[in-house]
Amino acid sequence: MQDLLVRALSENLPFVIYREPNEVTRLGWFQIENHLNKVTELEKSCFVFAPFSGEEKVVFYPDECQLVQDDQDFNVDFSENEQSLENSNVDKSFHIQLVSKGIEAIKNNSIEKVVLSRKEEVPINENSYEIYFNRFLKKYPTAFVYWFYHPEVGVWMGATPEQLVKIENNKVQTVALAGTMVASDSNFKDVVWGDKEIKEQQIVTNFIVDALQPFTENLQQTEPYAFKAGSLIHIKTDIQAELSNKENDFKVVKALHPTPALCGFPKKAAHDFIVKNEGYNREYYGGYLGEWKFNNLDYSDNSNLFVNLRCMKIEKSKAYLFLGGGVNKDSDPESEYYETVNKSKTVKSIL
Ligand SMILES: C=C(O[C@@H]1C=C(C(=O)O)C=C[C@H]1O)C(=O)O
Repeated sequence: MQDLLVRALSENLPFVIYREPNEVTRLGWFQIENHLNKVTELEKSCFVFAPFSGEEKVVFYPDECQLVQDDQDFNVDFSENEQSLENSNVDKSFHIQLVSKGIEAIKNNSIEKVVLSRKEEVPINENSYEIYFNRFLKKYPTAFVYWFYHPEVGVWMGATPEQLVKIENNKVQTVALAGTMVASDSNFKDVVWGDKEIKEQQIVTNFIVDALQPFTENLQQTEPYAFKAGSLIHIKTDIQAELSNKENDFKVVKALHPTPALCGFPKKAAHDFIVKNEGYNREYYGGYLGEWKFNNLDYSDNSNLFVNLRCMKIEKSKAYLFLGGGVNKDSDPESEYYETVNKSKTVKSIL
């Protein structure tokens, strides 16, 4: 893996390295040439990197890549990481106004929930990308950790706690993840959630159940439970069902993405609100990524996709963090801002 990485970095060749939750093995796809494949439908086996808009997805095809895996343990130095949590460049008042606007739209009945985000610039060391990636791997063993590069797309890296969908032998598994609290020292499973968090997560669960319904049968779901992601906890419901027809796998992805965990409800109205009001382009934040009809470096019918959050885009010595949270009628704009500050910790603690 290391020699391929060194070569890709020095020759600006596209690659992705990733590690699935609770696994040790890092998998790498190193594209042999530097062309860009973009598709609208997912048909063939690939690694997909889809934007929030869901439209043109970047894909790597296995027959155009060198595929490798690496199981070796490694040490990583955390000593020089000291990013401050509150960055003086952040326009706090813009985010507070944005959330206030969202609450107003909800009170006017045009939307029920909207996920509003901001982009924050943080100075980094241009020579330390690999160190950052290794810190992500060590610090977030239960996350899907990735490092993606394409010369026409840029460098993206993250540690996401959220599955979009896993499809395995006709079984579809997904999660409804929403509601955020900072984990305290006491047992996180005993936390008491507020009405605002319970409602915003229930919207995600209801949406997913409805979205799966036309394509699946025998749907089952767990009770909502507290789930730890780094220093945060979220409410999570596990949902699974059986595909009524194998051909429906991509239809399921289209129906799910973007869920109200990253966009809002109803989908179209929330999406329009985001595009009109956030004031920046999310690009691949809130999109999804992972193996499509491919499993652990082999052709397969199985797919395993994750939502792209707790992530950053890197440009030379700058990292851009993407930080969002769900807003509903009970939201408080200032608390929503501090929720994004808490979410920034996931990435800042490895920089
Ligand atoms: C939007 C983000 O996270 C999502 C929104 C959450 C919330 O609204 O509480 C919680 C988990 C994620 O589904 C993000 O981290 O940027």
